[in-house]
Amino acid sequence: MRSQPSSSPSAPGVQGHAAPHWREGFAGLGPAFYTRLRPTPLPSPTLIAASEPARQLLDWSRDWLESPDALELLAGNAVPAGSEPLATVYSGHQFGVWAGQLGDGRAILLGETDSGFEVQLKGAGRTPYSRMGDGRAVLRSSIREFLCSEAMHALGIPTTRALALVGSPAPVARETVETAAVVTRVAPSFIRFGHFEHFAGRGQHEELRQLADFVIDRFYPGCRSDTRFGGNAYASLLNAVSERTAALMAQWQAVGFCHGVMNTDNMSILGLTIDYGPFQFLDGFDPGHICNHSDSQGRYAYNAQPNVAYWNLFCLAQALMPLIGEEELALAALQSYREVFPLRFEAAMLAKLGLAQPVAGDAALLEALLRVMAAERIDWTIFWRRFAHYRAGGPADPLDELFVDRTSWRHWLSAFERRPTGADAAAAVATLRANPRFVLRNHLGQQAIEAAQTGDFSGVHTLLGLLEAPFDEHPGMDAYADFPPDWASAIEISCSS
Ligand SMILES: Nc1ncnc2c1ncn2[C@@H]1O[C@H](COP(=O)(O)OP(=O)(O)OP(=O)(O)O)[C@@H](O)[C@H]1O
Ligand SMILES: [Mg+2]
Repeated sequence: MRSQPSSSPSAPGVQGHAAPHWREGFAGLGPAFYTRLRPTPLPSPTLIAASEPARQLLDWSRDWLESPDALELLAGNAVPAGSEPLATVYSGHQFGVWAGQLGDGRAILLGETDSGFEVQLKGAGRTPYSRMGDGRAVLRSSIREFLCSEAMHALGIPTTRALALVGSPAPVARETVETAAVVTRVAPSFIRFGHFEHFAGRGQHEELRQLADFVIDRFYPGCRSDTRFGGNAYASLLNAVSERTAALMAQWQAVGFCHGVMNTDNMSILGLTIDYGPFQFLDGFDPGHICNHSDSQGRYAYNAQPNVAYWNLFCLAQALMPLIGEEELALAALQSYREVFPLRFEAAMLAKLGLAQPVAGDAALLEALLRVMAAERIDWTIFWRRFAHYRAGGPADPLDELFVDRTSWRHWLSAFERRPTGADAAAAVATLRANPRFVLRNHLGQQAIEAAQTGDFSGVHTLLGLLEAPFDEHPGMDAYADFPPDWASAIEISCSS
């Protein structure tokens, strides 16, 4: 039954006042997929930051976004007219182990707007899926999620987006008492592998089919006419998700992004980066780097991510088996991951090297570079940015200076210089667009967080400005593109958020 929300602030619109239309979207799947509920009010909210590109995506007016009505909505204190908020149910494998039912324990979906995007409040209070949790998110982790969502988008990496960050003095207990915040997330869909695992795990095959049909019809319509896989649309879906996931992993690896909690409930069915918890951009290049302090076994280490993604896709395949039917079809659909990931990774790395056309020997050349870099834990982002300047016609000295063992490095550079690059002049200049100057390093986030915890949000705003244009030089902002300070390696980011 459709209930009427009890309070309706003047609604956002292109002109500032026209009410947006909320489409049925995910809610049309029916009550087996979610629980309707309102967000828990957040006392004394403040709008800390908003993303202009995300606002444009929704086509909501800027005036409205800065209005008191908007703040009430973004804080979860009022529900907009036409929205019927809900929390979805999903399950998943956490750290390789079946965890059973999870669900949106602290994220509440306001609905899908006319722009085709879902709007979700993360940290908006308890839901039937909160288990032992308080339904809240702390300011610290919310700043990281807000900034990194928009940073990843600007880097050209598929991701859920963040429209706004709202803070509150409300206390939230973690290792210490912190304060609450809500991030307004935006995505075409927040459906995860875990949504499929949920219905498969319970033998609810009708709901499983309904969900798969919804995802195909909305996001992968080509699966209906795909003649590969014996015309099986569900195998085609698995194939399409495998390809998108492979492309995402290639981008993560190339930019040096470690997710930290690649549980199947944190894997988007659209191949988006989702759930910014203990993530980290590599500082010094350590292939086995573990960014999540809670990940004692290194299951989600940097160099493990591509294989973990395949493992997760295998879980998705198992969940889809009642629909796919034949095991060979599922295996054939998954196979594309093994083909697409290496191709996309090589292409991404060639772009970083400023090379348009692969030639024989490139894979070995790349491997040799990564070995030289790993041996000295060379800073990932700084190396690549300096390399981009070198490829755009600059001197090699700034690169040389990064290495103590210059013999190995020089040996590699000579090999690179011997490689034919004649037709790659344009690619060389484009290298500066393939190697960002600014990424959200842990210590940068930490500095902004510590200031924000004293009420100074300027660091958040400065970082947002840089990360929204990470390939630009931003003269005068060198400190944000510099090596991490010594204390950065002591920052411990865990699942606590
Ligand atoms: N403070 C909390 N209160 C209630 N539930 C929580 C809380 N923290 C995490 N959970 C729930 O625990 C499960 C795993 O949490 P995880 O850290 O992967 O997700 P999350 O950061 O809460 O959200 P998302 O994946 O939507 O970004 C999810 O079901 C999540 O909703
Ligand atoms: Mg999660």
